[in-house]
Amino acid sequence: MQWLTEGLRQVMATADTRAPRLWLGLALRVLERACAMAPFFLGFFWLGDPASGNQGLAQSASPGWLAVGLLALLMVQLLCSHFGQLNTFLGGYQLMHGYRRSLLDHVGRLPLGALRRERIGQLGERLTEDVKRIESIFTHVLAELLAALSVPLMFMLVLVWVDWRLTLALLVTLPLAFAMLNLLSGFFLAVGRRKQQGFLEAAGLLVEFIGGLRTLRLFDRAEPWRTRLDCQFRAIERHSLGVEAWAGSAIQLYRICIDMSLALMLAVAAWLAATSQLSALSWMLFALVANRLLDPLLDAAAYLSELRGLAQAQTRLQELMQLPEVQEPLAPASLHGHRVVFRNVGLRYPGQAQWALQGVEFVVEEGQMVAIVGPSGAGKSSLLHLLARFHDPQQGSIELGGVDLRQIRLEQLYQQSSFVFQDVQLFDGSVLDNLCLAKPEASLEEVVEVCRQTCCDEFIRSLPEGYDTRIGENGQRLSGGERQRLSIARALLKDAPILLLDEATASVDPLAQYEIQRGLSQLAQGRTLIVVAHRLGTVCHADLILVLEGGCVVERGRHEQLLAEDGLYAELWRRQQAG
Ligand SMILES: Nc1ncnc2c1ncn2[C@@H]1O[C@H](COP(=O)(O)OP(=O)(O)OP(=O)(O)O)[C@@H](O)[C@H]1O
Repeated sequence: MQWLTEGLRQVMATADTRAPRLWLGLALRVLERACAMAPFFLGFFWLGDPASGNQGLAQSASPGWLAVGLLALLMVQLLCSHFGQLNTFLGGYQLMHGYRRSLLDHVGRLPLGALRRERIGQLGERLTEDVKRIESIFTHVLAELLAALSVPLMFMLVLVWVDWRLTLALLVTLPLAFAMLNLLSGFFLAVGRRKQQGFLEAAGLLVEFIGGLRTLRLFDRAEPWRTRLDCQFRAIERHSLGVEAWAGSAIQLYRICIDMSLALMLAVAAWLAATSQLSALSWMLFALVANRLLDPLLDAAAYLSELRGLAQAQTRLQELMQLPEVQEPLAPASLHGHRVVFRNVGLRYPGQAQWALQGVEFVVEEGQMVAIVGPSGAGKSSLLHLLARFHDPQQGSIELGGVDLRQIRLEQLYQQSSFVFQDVQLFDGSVLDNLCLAKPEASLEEVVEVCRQTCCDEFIRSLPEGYDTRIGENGQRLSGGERQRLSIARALLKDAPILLLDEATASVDPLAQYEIQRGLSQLAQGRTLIVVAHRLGTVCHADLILVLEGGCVVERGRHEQLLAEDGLYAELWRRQQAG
């Protein structure tokens, strides 16, 4: 049972709420069950049984008191049931609200690079289905389990006092029943884990399948993917049957043990009665309550399987909680300008033998434009991702305004810088909503002005509802070039002193590219600009061009200087001019 207490403890430690109503609710539910059982014992003590030393309350109190006692028990039971359920639900949902909030806070503080490694479908499944599984434990199962275990134990003590021999007969097979249940639930747990893994795999595959359906269809690969999914669904079916089989057989064996204990109690009672050692009243009490005490234990056995599910879900969420968060200082740093300095920076992605970047050193003075060029896979995007703290470098350091990036709060860093990445992210809202994400307080005139300068205004006005047109999930109702122009406009609207652009104009036609470039040059005046570019023509006026190859800076200088050196840059330039 340590896995259970540990799982519950972890959920409560993770949640940022304490939910005392849950504990009150659980206590009331236990009391409710005890009240349901108590009338049998009240009747027994009322009537009295001289054989077991019980004189009987009926001797000294009027029958009216029995009626009052029974009525009081009924009332307490009803009240406990109502307030117990109310508080368990309220407390349970409150606790889970806190748990969800903590999980989301944690995911929000994960390095963006770590999030990109997660399969979106699996992450979504964990954050929704696993959390729902844990929630049902707190709101429904825990109270039942506590009552099912504690109430029989409480009354068993009374039964021991009434007749220890019958109680022993009733309990003797229980250890065997629990041992078997424990053994079988080990197998059950393993199949359950495989089933859940199957669900996670299927969720990951499904999201990728739906997201990539266009590509898969165009390459005529949709069918093999459907076959993969079908295999996954078949595996889930197989594991689900396994879960049912193990859970079913565990419960059946448990039930047989319990039935054996009833038969044993009957045999012991027969022997005691034959030797005149058992009073009719004691026997009646045992006959009435034996099943009522053992059945909840059977229910508890069934809940145990659900609780195993909690343990598995909690383990998966705990793994997520253990991913290291971005380390941030508590107080904002005081930056001295916006000079960017890379000092001997080295980056190696987790699980990779090769360094993606090595020994990278350069300085970008405030207000300068620096271009990063080089062949595909040279490390250009990685360098920009370091500035956005997707990852931290394993070697060297990066400074902004004289402060190490790790000593700057993310909030502060993102206030100082604006990013346009290769993979544009837009949201299912209006064009205006998407633009104002960068600056919620921006006026419409301000937005329109930036859009004009980044060649967006014309196409936005041609949309059915202009700036109020909804653009669909990730802007799917727009063309690639339009999406990219919107993301540039959004970055510029933010009006941050540092602009980081990764292939910003890659999917824009040459004419629009020229126009955007012109707009960018105007808007970028006075800002520090770091641009990753494939088309060298867009950056030949940069103050500094860094040429990357194999993760290292192999050349640096201005356009003319690099052409004169006749190295990799000159070769790339010649190729592009010829093509
Ligand atoms: N998340 C990641 N995990 C592991 N390796 C990565 C990851 N991202 C990039 N890499 C590797 O790091 C190297 C540099 O990649 P990067 O994307 O920075 O190159 P790039 O110069 O921007 O390429 P391109 O011009 O094609 O976009 C490549 O070998 C790439 O395979």
